[in-house]
Amino acid sequence: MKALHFGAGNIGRGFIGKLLADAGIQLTFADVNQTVLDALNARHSYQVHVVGEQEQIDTVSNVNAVSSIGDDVVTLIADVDLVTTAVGPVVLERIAPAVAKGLVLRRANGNEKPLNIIACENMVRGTSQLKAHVMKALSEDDQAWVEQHVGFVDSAVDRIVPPSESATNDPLEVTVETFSEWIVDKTQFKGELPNIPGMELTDNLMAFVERKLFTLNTGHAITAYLGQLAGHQTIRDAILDEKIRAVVKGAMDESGAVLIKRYGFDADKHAAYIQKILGRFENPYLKDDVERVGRQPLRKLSAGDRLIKPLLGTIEYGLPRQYLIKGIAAAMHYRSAEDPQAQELEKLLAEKGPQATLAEISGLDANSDVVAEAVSAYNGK
Ligand SMILES: NC(=O)c1ccc[n+]([C@@H]2O[C@H](COP(=O)([O-])OP(=O)(O)OC[C@H]3O[C@@H](n4cnc5c(N)ncnc54)[C@H](O)[C@@H]3O)[C@@H](O)[C@H]2O)c1
Ligand SMILES: O=P(O)(O)OC[C@@H](O)[C@@H](O)[C@H](O)[C@H](O)CO
Repeated sequence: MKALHFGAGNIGRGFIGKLLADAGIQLTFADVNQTVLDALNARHSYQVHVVGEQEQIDTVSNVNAVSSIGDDVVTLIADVDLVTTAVGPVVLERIAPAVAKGLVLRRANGNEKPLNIIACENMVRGTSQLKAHVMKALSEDDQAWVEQHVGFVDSAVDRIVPPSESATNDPLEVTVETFSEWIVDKTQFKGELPNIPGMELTDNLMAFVERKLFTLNTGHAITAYLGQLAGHQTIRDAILDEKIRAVVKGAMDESGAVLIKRYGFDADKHAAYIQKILGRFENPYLKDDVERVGRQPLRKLSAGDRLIKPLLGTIEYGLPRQYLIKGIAAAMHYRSAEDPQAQELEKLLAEKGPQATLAEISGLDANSDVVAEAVSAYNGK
């Protein structure tokens, strides 16, 4: 079996790529980071530090790399059995043209073997969104061929993987928590279902996607934003701050009440799921900066993401929302000179004020109670 993975970054090397290589799949990474590409092609292996009570160092071997820009990646898409991505939601649209070209070449070569594509991004149905971008770049005739031969498989991916602080400045070394979960929608595959240890198949993906995104990522983001406001550098320091923990736990409980209503989750099991996640945020073996977790605030304040989507659920079901409101207000205070979306947020706030800014980013009604509540919290009232 051959696979191409877009995005040889933290989760790409630390989780998805590792699972594929460990399963004996012939794996090629595609990236735009030439330092990473050169190191992968020089060594064809890298180390994954799995940290926890017992540190474990795993070696991932027999991997190659190509530039995501150029013909190599197109040629590979025409040939491999599986394509995965971990590039970031905003990048999916940028790789779509290469995927489309690869599918056209695959058809022209007469390759009728099934191909499955799985985006492993923190978004709801990321692969379906990638599919839409790819289809836009294809003729109707090629679209029909792709519908018949290519599966676009949505997934939920969970492992906390911060940038590694390699003592040897190894650009490939990656440090990961012990916990990992990769759940994919088995109803969307073409051909036989793959047997990859660590890949869980489900016919109920949305429940798993929303449980993860709107519990872990909701709490993570609020921890980061409140952490920055309180002057904490790391997620661990922030979640150990009792005032922050109270708001984070409250918001996860509020989002959890929506999930329990929507999917019928067992309340006690979900409470335990929340507690386990809070323990993961405390992980003393991981150094995870608030800037990584708070990155791209416009994405995280958008309608379908981890702050606004749970808030919309509280409105839909008439449930409490005070802590989610505090988290949204904290997100609006997020600042980072290195993050273009944080700079855009700051510019919008300066030009339009918090009410119009939040309405524009989130899609909420500017004159709604929730926007008024968030603006009041933003203004510190
Ligand atoms: N790190 C985590 O803890 C974690 C966990 C679960 C899910 N995720 C999700 O995984 C995705 C990647 O996150 P990450 O933390 O690994 O980010 P990252 O920045 O470490 O990795 C992204 C990689 O994509 C590469 N890239 C950028 N543009 C590209 C292109 N056009 N073609 C190919 N590669 C390109 C970058 O060079 C980088 O190596 C995001 O959607 C994120 O939300 C991350
Ligand atoms: O990757 P983002 O920017 O969507 O979110 C930052 C973190 O919350 C995220 O990367 C988590 O570490 C990950 O989702 C854990 O599974």
